[in-house]
Amino acid sequence: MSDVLGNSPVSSRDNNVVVVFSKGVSALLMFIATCCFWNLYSYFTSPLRKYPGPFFARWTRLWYLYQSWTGDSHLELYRLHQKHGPIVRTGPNMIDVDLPELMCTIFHIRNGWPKTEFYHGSSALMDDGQIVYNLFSQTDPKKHKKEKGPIAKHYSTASIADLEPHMNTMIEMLCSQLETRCLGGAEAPNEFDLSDWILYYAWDVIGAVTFSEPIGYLAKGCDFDGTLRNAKKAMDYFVVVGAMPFLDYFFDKNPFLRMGPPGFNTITDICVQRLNYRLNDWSGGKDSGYHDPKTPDFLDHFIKAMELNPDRVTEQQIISWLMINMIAGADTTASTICSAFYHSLKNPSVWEKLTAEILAHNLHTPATYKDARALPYVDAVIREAIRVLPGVSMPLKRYVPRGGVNLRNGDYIPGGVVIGMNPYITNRNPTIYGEDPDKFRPERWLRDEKGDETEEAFQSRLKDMNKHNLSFGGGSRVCIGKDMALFQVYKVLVTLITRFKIELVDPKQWRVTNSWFIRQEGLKVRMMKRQP
Ligand code: HEM
Repeated sequence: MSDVLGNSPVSSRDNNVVVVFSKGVSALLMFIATCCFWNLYSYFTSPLRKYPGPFFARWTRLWYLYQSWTGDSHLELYRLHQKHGPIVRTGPNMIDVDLPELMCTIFHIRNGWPKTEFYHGSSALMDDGQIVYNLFSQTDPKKHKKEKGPIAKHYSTASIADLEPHMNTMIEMLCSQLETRCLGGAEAPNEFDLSDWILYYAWDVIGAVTFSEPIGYLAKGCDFDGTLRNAKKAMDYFVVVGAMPFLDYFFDKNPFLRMGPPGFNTITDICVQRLNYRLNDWSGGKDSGYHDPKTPDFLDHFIKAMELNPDRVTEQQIISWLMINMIAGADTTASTICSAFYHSLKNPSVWEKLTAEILAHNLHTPATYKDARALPYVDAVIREAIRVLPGVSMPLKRYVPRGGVNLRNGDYIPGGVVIGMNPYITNRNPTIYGEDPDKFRPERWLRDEKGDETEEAFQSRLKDMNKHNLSFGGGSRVCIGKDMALFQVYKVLVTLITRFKIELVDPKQWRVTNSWFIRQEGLKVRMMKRQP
């Protein structure tokens, strides 16, 4: 009730509200003050304080998160390295380094430094509310070894050679689809985006070698089940939450309200279905595709691994292996093939030499890997395409182990600091790759005969370039699918050039997005069948 002056008497309930409110405000102010103090304290005492880098990166990982989101993070990082030198501060507890001498230590074959939680977000499987880490995202070295052990040999050059018939079937299908859907006559040649078809090819090859069944993108000529679109979204998500891994628990792995990317449901379904068919009744006609037990695929190998190691290999482990083949193997390979086509087409003298070498050999197509690999200029073009635009162009992040590390310049970096090395940056180190690292110049992989380079000097230069090439990672965490990727790249490049005349329509339409993997779009070409 109001008093005579119209003022409301203040009730004890109102009093309580005021007290609670002011306590809340004080707590909030205390919290903010503590954060500010902690930030200032960390800033001034950080062992990374002396390293240059963007102002915001010193204070918060949000700077890195934002860069990851832009799709151009490799360009920004390269700009920063050119401005500041080999060590750039990219986060409160993180530096990015371009120090070739440190590569073998970080990516050591036995004592490689541990991966950070950055990789955890890329785990697409959940079991009983628990994240199932895969071969790529597993950060515990012991568990990683246990997971890799039973299958590593199936990714060796010799084992991949056994899978060539699967790849040949897909190359034939790619060529016949290009002929019927994309090629115009001599008078009115069609323009189309070759990067779409390369992506369909790469995903179908992975399906073919993994369970003898392409997913169907080549046959249908489109992303008919939305997996490729979803994969793009998932990769965009993985790379952003990787900057602040706890966000993944809030968005994707949130058991109450999932707000993450669409996920790989179609891929998971295919993997589960294929495994069930094969385990339960593979001779009863349920196993579709062209599976022939005489030409084993990865699924055959994985099931065998389970039979040999029943205590170590579960069905869930097989699903995880199958999925990592699909998720890690297709986009990266497609990107490398596109890079080889784009960069050589854009440089007419390179394209001329490449075509001349391939046509001079008049190879039977689909070209065998052995034949394609033996062509020196083809080899140089592919190495250079991988160098200038590696399929993974984000920093490979590792923790400095306990005890820290002494750098060659005398600096000491304590244990627990995150060090990133980005293949896009390290592949441009002029002390390793020459003074023109931004230029697409396949000749750098060949002996400079005009310049009187001796064979011995060339071999030493080549060894140095290969030793410091991080495009497939290194040491115990080196890419398990490297050979599989290379088989596909060499075979398809040589086969397409043997069968078709190809012209780049407009280089300006080519776009690169740095997601978890490098994505290329807009490789607009005209193609015509070569006369037999
Ligand atoms: C040109 C194509 C490819 C590129 C550029 C590429 C690049 C890489 C890189 C840089 C890493 C190391 C990541 C790190 O240490 O942080 C890696 C690891 C890995 N890659 Fe690839 N990759 C390619 C193709 C493939 C294929 C075809 C597969 C599967 C069939 C595959 C499966 C994997 C797996 C499972 C790992 C983790 C290996 C481990 O930690 O033991 N990759 N890849």
